[in-house]
Amino acid sequence: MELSTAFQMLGDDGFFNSWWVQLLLVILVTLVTTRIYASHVFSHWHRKGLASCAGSFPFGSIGNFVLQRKSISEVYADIYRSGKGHKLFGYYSFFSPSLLVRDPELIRLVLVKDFPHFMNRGAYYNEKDDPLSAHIFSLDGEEWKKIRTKVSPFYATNKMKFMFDTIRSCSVDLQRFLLESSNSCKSEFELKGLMSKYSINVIAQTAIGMEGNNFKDKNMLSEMSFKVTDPDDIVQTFRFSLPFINRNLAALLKLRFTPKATEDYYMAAVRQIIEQRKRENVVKHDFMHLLLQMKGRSDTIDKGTAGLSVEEIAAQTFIFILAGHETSSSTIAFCLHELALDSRIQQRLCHEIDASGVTVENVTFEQIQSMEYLDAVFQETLRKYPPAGVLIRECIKDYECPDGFVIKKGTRINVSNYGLHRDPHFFPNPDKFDPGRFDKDSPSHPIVPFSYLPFGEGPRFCLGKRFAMFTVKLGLFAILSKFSVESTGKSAPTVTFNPALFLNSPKDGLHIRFVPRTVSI
Ligand code: HEM
Repeated sequence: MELSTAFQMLGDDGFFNSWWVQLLLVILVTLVTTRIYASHVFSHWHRKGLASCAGSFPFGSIGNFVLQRKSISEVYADIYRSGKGHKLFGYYSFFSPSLLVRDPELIRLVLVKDFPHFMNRGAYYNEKDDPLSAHIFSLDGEEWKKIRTKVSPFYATNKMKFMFDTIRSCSVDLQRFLLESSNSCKSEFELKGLMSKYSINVIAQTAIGMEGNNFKDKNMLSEMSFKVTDPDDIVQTFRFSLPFINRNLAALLKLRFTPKATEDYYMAAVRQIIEQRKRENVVKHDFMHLLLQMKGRSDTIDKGTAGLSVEEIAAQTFIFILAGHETSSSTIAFCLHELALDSRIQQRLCHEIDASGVTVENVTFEQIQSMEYLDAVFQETLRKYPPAGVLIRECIKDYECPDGFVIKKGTRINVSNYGLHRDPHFFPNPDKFDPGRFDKDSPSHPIVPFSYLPFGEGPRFCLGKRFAMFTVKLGLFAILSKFSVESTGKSAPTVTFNPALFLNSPKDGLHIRFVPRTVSI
């Protein structure tokens, strides 16, 4: 019997008319088309002659992050490791062919020398419906330039000296809280939670002049910040991360970065602060004041002129809180965890603090800056645990690499600073916490330029670098001048990052015991 006759017979019996056969056919056709499309997309770099890691439907090469099996830093470090031997390595972010720059010299070109080709982060933001998403970290092109130029003076040395007093007074509060706790026999703490309270104190005062977290009560700003990054809220985790991972998909889904309730709370708080400062002619030396001065004390939305709109002020102070709070608190937590594991390093640091001959109440900007071992410990903490473990850029005009390969406009570019920091080629014995790597006089090994990037590099490097440095160093000074730290045995020596968070944070917390020290100062 001929095939056509067989089909005809089946058709006559109503075989193709039955709903389940039609459904089966639709599924079959969809599967085959998807497979053909996926194998076309995921062979993009092979067709371009570039080595790449495999992509699979539907998450490309970053499935372990999307499925919350690994943190984003670890996923990019895995891609970095699979690209060993290649300067530029392809991967897939969902269906988008993207690139990881592995070679320090090429990283320099991308981040610094040829920055105009890679000025954007290519993140999704929606100024109109989600105003708090339009912050400096995500803004592109001229919008970014305008804000960066305006807010940069706030981070200048003369401003930092003023900020120093505010940060120091928060570190005095932290020390007082620990002393009081110790007097009432409470010596064990979960570090990330405790340090979040300290860092939110610092940020709340310096960003918007809000005072008064006594380390015991809930802090509204901290709650608000937590809601944006809540690791137990899978939907919010996705909303927070996707805009940085795949702009097109985030735009298609019209994702909100900020939960609506958080936006309403924060916008109302900012309006209230602005009105109160105008009404009572309040002058505070905080970030809000600087932005208000730019605004020219007008309520009009004056885009394109010298001023900033209320929404812009809210967005820029909001990222100050988000970017500053999580990163600094994790850094102190990671550092104390390492110090508790290595008494030799801890003793040397305590010795340097004691030798300064001053208490935290009167330590000066210059004294903190001159403490070399404190600096080495700070740098090594950021080497082993960079809070932001992947740098993000977008190619905005075609770029020819030194070897002739052309990166096309619109391609997403990443640098895995976490991968570099844990690469034994650049940092021998990378899992060892060794501040000697950053010893000013005789480092244990040379640091290859652009292999160490905890704050990024180039015109888009971290604006809060020095601010973070003083927050962390003063926090450590306040603690270690009165306490030594011991492991409680509750936390494993090897830290696991929380896979639900975009920034590196310890998964199950880090538990530490604070033991009072007898010092003569
Ligand atoms: C230990 C603490 C911190 C670390 C490790 C850190 C790290 C980073 C990194 C890696 C970037 C991306 C840089 C790049 O792409 O080249 C960044 C950007 C940024 N950081 Fe930080 N940061 C920290 C603290 C802070 C603080 C305290 C603030 C604010 C007070 C802050 C504000 C910002 C801003 C505004 C940007 C975006 C800059 C731009 O796109 O122009 N950061 N940070």
